[in-house]
Amino acid sequence: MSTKLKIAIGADHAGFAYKELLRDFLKDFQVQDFGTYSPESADYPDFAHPVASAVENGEFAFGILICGSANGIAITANKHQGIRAAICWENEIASLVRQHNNANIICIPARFVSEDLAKEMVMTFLNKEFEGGRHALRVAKISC
Ligand SMILES: O=C(CO)[C@H](O)[C@H](O)[C@H](O)COP(=O)(O)O
Repeated sequence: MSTKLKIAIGADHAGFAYKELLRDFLKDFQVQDFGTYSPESADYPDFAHPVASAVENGEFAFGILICGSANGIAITANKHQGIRAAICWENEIASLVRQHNNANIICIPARFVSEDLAKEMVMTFLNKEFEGGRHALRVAKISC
């Protein structure tokens, strides 16, 4: 049995190329690809819901979702009770969404960040820890 951290990844057509890149980049993790599987036009909820469900039910530790602006996937994923999906466009944001928000899905806007920045943000997201304390009280207030 693998002890590698399990990551669920998904994207629409706008994020397809970045998904392929990131999936291959994350060799030290157990990554499951939830599609899309081609650059043909596709609807982001068809990939954001399965990735969010897979994280919500505990099968995967974290999710990575990618679309053009990251808004469609983030809006969709955040419909799930146990999900805190965060749009990241700078490396420090990727750090803060783990440390302060305990985000469990990183949402990447492929049309607005470089491939290198996407890789850097994913590694930051996966390596930072939630700080708890005052942030835990705030995160607990999110659910309604
Ligand atoms: O859903 C989005 C915006 O909230 C994503 O950015 C999509 O990738 C984008 O809308 C896709 O646009 P396209 O014109 O169909 O390529």
